[in-house]
Amino acid sequence: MAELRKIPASEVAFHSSKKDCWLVIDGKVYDVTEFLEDHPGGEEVLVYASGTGDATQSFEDVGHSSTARSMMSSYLIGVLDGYDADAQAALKNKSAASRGREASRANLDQGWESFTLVDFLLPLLILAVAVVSWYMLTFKSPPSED
Ligand code: HEM
Repeated sequence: MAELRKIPASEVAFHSSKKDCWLVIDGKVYDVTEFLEDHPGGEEVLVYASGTGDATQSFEDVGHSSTARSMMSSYLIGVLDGYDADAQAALKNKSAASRGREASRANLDQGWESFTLVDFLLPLLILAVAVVSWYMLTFKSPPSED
């Protein structure tokens, strides 16, 4: 396969309209102008994502199918100049890890919020019933037969 053209971000920035729309996804540059009308998610989102300079996150957030991913190669026109795939992967892993931490912290907070009075009283009630039963059985023995 021929080496892909290296396209500077400044050039990509010129192509973010309905008549001329390029997208950067994972450091690759796609010319989706012809695809705008056919995109199942609508053309507006593509033009908007194009204007942000990097559509990777929005593309991934949608959870595109493998069919969508295999379509991409027909629109590939080059790679983003200066794109560091390793640095981006590290960044992605880092943010995924911190998102995980945030989520578990949120769960913890939510756990405390949903702790109601019943959660306190029920164990106390069970303990009280147990103590009273033990007391009755131990000290209040039934009257003897004789
Ligand atoms: C070359 C790039 C892209 C291609 C080839 C593509 C292709 C597709 C395809 C085939 C679908 C139908 C559902 C599926 O098969 O997953 C779809 C849906 C969609 N896409 Fe894209 N897409 C691209 C980029 C983007 C970007 C950058 C965004 C976000 C800004 C986006 C947003 C959406 C949305 C919102 C849907 C609708 C999802 C739904 O209603 O279930 N797409 N796309």
